[in-house]
Amino acid sequence: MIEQVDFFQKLNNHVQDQKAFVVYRKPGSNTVKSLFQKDTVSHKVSDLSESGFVFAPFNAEADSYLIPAENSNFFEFEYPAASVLDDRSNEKMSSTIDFEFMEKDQKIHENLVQEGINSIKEEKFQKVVLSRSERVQLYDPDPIRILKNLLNKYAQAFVYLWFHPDTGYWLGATPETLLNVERNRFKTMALAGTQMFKGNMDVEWEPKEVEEQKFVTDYILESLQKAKGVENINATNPYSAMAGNLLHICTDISGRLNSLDDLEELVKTLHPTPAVCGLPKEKALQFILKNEDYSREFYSGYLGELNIKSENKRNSNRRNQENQQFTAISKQTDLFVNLRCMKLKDGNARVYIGGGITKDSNAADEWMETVNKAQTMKAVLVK
Ligand SMILES: C=C(O[C@H]1C=CC=C(C(=O)O)[C@@H]1O)C(=O)O
Repeated sequence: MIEQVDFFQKLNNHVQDQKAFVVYRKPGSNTVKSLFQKDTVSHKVSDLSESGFVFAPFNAEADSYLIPAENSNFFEFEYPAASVLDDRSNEKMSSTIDFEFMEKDQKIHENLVQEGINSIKEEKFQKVVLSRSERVQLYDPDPIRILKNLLNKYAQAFVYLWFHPDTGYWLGATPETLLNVERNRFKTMALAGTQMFKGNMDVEWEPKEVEEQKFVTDYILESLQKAKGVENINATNPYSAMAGNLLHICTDISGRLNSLDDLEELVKTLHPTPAVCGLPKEKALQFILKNEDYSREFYSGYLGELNIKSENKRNSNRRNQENQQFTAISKQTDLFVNLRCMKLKDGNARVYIGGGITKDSNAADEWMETVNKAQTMKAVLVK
């Protein structure tokens, strides 16, 4: 642990050197962690057996970047997460949405969504997630200031600032876990459905959204059952999960992974998730690649700790050896889907937003949903 002021001093110096780094805080944690790459080499992931912090794009064919553990300095410091109550200030955000009329963008997005609905009605696939990006002019483009705003505002999200000379600056506050692996246990989640958070977690969900989230859960469970080295799969009941100014329906899924050799296959099974791609995966993916008129790049990709060594102090259970402790060293993987994110470029932020389309979707409502989701990022860009 180091002092917060010392950390930001080190970060400022590292930024001057234009070397890769990442600063992040896991959901609900008070500790901000970071990796500062020591060299200027561009490291790529080959088979997920590497150790470090991974930053992967939506398109699984494109390069995934790595800040390698063995080539980095690790720093961490205490940065207490804002209380859940603070997240309630987001309630006000709905009334402060800037309805500058982006009529052209609205038309393009509604046409895209309508194409998606038509294809679903023609039974080409069941669900597709369609997205767009929006440029926001920054009054102050300092990525460290934006990171601090994200850390203050989003206690329950995975908050990060990533920099790599090849990708530039990316920031985000995502609610979606792709995969957590500790020893031989893994966790993932099925996320779908969106409504504005209005200060109450005990909300009603429309049957359309309950049904959509159930499809997502069933699909993930089915895919996991077919995956190599995966056993003992369990799922919780669905519950409402808060994500900034929004609520989603979430089911936690867990299981046993027999060997870390099967990690790559498990990630391939899960990415891209039905929360960012659709069902069935391959058909929805082809529709997205053909019809979205921009490149998602790292939006709806994944990022996080890959095979990072962690020390667990545990009490020995053996009789007559009370209070004896031993330290177990294991590898930890904690990956998140890159949602509610933005890229900084030339004094602007490009904010990325999307939504799940099913046969019952309405194009105008889907446009409004992306407007609401964009607020998660825009709220940290204002003075
Ligand atoms: C694709 C996004 O959100 C996903 C995650 C949760 C709920 C979603 C929805 O209700 O459509 C989306 O699937 C995004 O924020 O860009």
